[in-house]
Amino acid sequence: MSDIVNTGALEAVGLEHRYGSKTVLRGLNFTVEPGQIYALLGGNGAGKSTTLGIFLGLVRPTAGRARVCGQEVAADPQAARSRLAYVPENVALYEHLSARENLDYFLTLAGSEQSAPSDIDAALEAVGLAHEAWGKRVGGFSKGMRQKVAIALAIARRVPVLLLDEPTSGLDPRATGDFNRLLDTARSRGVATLMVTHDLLSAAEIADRIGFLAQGRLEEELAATGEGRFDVRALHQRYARAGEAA
Ligand SMILES: Nc1ncnc2c1ncn2[C@@H]1O[C@H](COP(=O)(O)OP(=O)(O)OP(=O)(O)O)[C@@H](O)[C@H]1O
Repeated sequence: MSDIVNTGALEAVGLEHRYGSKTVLRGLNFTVEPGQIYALLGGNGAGKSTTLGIFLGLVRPTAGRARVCGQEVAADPQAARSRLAYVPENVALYEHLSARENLDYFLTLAGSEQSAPSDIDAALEAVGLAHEAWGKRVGGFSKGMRQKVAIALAIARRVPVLLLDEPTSGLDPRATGDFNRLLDTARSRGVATLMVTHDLLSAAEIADRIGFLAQGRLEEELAATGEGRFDVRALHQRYARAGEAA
């Protein structure tokens, strides 16, 4: 197919976006490779949600291209969406169904072949949801448990790309640590993750690259280095400047 090109799992190429006369993205470029976690940081109104919306095919860019596994999103949003899982800030599940039943239901909706119960259990095991919760209604689940169900769905669908919107907001440090371990599991399976966040500490702990978005452009991109990963103090100073600029 002519729309498919060989690139990273997620690619923004010269993305521009205007809402009416307001320019929000001004030539945004970045790539997320398979097995990489990319954290996109920026102050309020920097254009992070707009960027996610473009990758989800909900916002059509004014110029430039967004690609998911080489598929240009605007050319075929459904084909692009079939390759990714989106985890919003608050995961919506069927409250009266159990974790297992939710997975079964969403897998059927996603058009997966008849999903074997063993695949569902393997996905729940992979994300570390406590066994006693598998058969319980999700109505009483915490935000962290809901995220585990959402990531289990991504694992069971075997999608190569994860898009996360503010995944750790409202999580306590322990749940944030659990969530980061989840992302690490997905990374070790080769999943490419783009996470939009204000949580600098969490990004510094788990991301391979951090991009600072300000005034619609990527002002700076930092790569993790070995064990220390990122200099958190320098990141804080950098982030404060991005906040000022936004
Ligand atoms: N549908 C829309 N119509 C008009 N303007 C919009 C629309 N959606 C977003 N904007 C504006 O575009 C700019 C970027 O918004 P966006 O939600 O992408 O930023 P963000 O980085 O996600 O911000 P936050 O951290 O506050 O969620 C903001 O000034 C916002 O007011």
